[in-house]
Amino acid sequence: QLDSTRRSGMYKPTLWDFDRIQSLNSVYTEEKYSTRACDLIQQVKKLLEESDWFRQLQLIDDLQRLGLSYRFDDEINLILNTIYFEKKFCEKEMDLYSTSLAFRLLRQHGLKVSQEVFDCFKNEEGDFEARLGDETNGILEMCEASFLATEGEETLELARLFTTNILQKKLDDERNELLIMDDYLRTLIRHSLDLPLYWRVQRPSARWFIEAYATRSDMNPIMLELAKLDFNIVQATHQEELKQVSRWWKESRLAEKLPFARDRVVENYLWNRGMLFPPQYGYPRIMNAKLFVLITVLDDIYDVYGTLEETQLFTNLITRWDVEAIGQLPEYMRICYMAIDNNINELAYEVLKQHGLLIIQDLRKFWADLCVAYGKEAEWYYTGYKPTLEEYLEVAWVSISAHLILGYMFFLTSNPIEKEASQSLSNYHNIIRNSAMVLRLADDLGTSPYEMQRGDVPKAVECYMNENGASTEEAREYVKHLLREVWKETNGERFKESPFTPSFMRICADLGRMAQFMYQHGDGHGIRNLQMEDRIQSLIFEPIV
Ligand SMILES: CC1(C)[C@@H]2CC[C@@]1(C)[C@@H](OP(=O)([O-])OP(=O)([O-])[O-])C2
Ligand SMILES: [Mg+2]
Ligand SMILES: [Mg+2]
Ligand SMILES: [Mg+2]
Ligand SMILES: [Mg+2]
Ligand SMILES: [Mg+2]
Repeated sequence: QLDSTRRSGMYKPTLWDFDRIQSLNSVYTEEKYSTRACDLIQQVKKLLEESDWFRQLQLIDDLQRLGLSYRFDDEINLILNTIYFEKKFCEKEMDLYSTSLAFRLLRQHGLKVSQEVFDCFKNEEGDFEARLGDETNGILEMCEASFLATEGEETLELARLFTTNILQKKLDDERNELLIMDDYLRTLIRHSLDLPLYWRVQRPSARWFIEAYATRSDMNPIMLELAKLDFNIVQATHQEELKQVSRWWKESRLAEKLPFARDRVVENYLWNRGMLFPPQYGYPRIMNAKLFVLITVLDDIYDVYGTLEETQLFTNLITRWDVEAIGQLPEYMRICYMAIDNNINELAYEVLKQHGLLIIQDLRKFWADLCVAYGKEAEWYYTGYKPTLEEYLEVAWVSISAHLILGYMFFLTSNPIEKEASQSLSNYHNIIRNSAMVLRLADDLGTSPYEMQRGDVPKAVECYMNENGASTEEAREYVKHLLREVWKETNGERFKESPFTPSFMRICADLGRMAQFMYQHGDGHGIRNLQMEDRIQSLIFEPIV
């Protein structure tokens, strides 16, 4: 029987129970909707072909914001490469808006446009001309572009500071009625200051943008209809997948056996829907949602319920993978261990069947490394040791479980599975570590207030405070600075030779983006908040009308 004298996560029960999830059904699974969507896609392709190169850039920007760009990968690829290699946008004297838009879209696509394209907007002292502040669209676009910076690109760092100040001032002036802006522009500015476009996962933001796009005078009705239709068709697919994960979760009886753990099957599915949304990736999303559920439970065993002795026993067993020793584990740990072992075998079986590769040892290593990191944190907590920020991050980039999440995603989405890439994966290549660091820092910003309340190891914010005698606000600002620096490293990796495919590199970046989405308003996963509930309702449960 579970021991009530132990810590509790004070987690509320799940908001969406089994019956609510199983009752989901959507008309958008019907054939006529995907037929209409195909017809609209053809019309948009024609529109792209007929437009001049700058109009094409604007259409690509809108398609991305509408969450539709994945339907036009080939067309967008051809357009952006043509513009880049034919140096189209160096042809004419371009204004700030055009330069910034081209810069962002080409860099996002892995085409390294030099930051010097912004030099023509500087004065003799090397600062940006103050008069630029009147071009609100240009300033906003330049702000978005500045987040494509790689390490050491001072002009882009200058651009970020220059534009952020101007945009913040415009919002303040508006509040003091010194300035009137239209709703659409004001909302774009607020979104950009909240979380830059480049750091947002495309799909969740699309729902909001579709409604905003509908109000625009230059809105294209074909693109609007397609955006709504595609959103609803894909949502219908995702609802079916969520029902499968929910059935698995109920049959596992883990929520009942381990009631101290977070019961968050919808949120765990949402993480994967954001990371990988094209409809054809159903099996990877389902497998990884199960993984997230197991990680969440195991994390709560180490962070909340397990004693130091019990967690050390579990870590030793997992590192040896000694199935016979399972009898030594307390009852509540046995079922968790078996669930993990089954999950590993399910994925390893799938990969053996599909690719003839045996990956059990790879997967066990990911889990073992996670438990060693969890064990270190538990030891620090129980001994009261306060790690320096550096000591903490060296362990916590592993304990956030990104290497395991991306390890599964690699084996689930790579075809073929390249030997060299598998090796880089197991050695935790920089793009794995960078994605893990974004996830860790965003998670700590979002969850550490609650974690400290119930008792947990000091997190990034607390480590910085302990080490520097800093206030919470200063520590949070420093962690946000670290986040920006990690993104610059991630951006740099995009332009280097990599053993991984661009689509896997994007999944790695999107894991970090999902963290910034989930924790944008505090802990959207464990404690939950109204914003996250609304977001889940609109993303998963309600079609766009
Ligand atoms: C999916 C996850 C990112 C992983 C398991 C649940 C999470 C939301 C997070 O939970 P948290 O308790 O905040 O992790 P940590 O701070 O204990 O490492 C760690
Ligand atoms: Mg529970
Ligand atoms: Mg935790
Ligand atoms: Mg933890
Ligand atoms: Mg946390
Ligand atoms: Mg580094």
